[in-house]
Amino acid sequence: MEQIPIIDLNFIKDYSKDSEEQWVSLGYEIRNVMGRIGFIQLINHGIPEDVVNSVFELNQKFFELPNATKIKFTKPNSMEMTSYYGYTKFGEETFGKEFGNRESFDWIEGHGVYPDEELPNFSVAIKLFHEHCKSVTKKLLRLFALGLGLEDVDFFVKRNKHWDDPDFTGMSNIRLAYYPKIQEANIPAGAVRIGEHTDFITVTLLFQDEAGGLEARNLNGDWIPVTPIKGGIVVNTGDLLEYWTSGIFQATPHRVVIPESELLKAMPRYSVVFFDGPEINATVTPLKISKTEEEEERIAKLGKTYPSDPVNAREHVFRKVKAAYAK
Ligand SMILES: O=C(O)CCC(=O)C(=O)O
Ligand SMILES: [Fe+2]
Repeated sequence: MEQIPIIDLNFIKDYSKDSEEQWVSLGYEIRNVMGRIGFIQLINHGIPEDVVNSVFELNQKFFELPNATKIKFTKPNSMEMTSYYGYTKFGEETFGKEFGNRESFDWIEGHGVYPDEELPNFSVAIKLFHEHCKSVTKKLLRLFALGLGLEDVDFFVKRNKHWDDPDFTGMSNIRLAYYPKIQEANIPAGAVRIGEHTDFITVTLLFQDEAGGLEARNLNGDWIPVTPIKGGIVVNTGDLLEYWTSGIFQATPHRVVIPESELLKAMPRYSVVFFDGPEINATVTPLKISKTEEEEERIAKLGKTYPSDPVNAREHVFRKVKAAYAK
């Protein structure tokens, strides 16, 4: 069975001090994997375990709150990036054959009202986690730039203007997702916890618990399990980056299926996801990067073609958001 490649960031700490060679060779490796599978598992990424655990605790506690309380935090408007925060109830956002087994809660820096009264420490813990996610993402964005041979190692980092300037609004958000335990009687045939989809923006950091069920579709159309690694982060790339790189980085379809084991079915599943993207008004112009022969072949086999026109980041992403909420 094909495995999702593991990428070790042990020697990737500080670009200005580390060996340039290490960064460049890892950058090439990531470029290759992201074009073939679009998923990696990161280890030795430097985010302390307790920082991640405290966000998982909030995840659990938030969804245990009474409905009347959760509803107070309902997402004000899913169609606007600046109000893409808050609670999404069962069945409101769906991909494919879902049966209303997931609730989620989104957080964006500088926007929204959060349950600090009900869950003291909520904002503090999420902000700390966010800082760590940003620093891992910054490393990844530099590795992407190096792998693509861009002259400016900070090419993608600089498009995240909202990271350093509060006058800009970003697309980055943190999502807490909860999938209740499965009650056999309620499952329609072929149903999944989250249906097949690709992520919308640039790069996703996904923290999953032990429940399993996450799968990525490889180029042959086979579903590959993304088996939980304790302390690891699943990383995948999204549609906007695929557009930006004309397919050198692929946005790989993925889903979460219902576990077969009775033991796992009886357990809820929690995940915490950080989606990164540029500031909302960034213009994304496909980069002119020569592809390797292998990349050309791969893309041709997929039957994909890519336009060379610039797109507005927000418009590109919101086409997909609309589709997910419109059903
Ligand atoms: O919960 C998961 O593991 C997957 C979530 C996901 O793919 C998403 O929210 O885009
Ligand atoms: Fe996803």
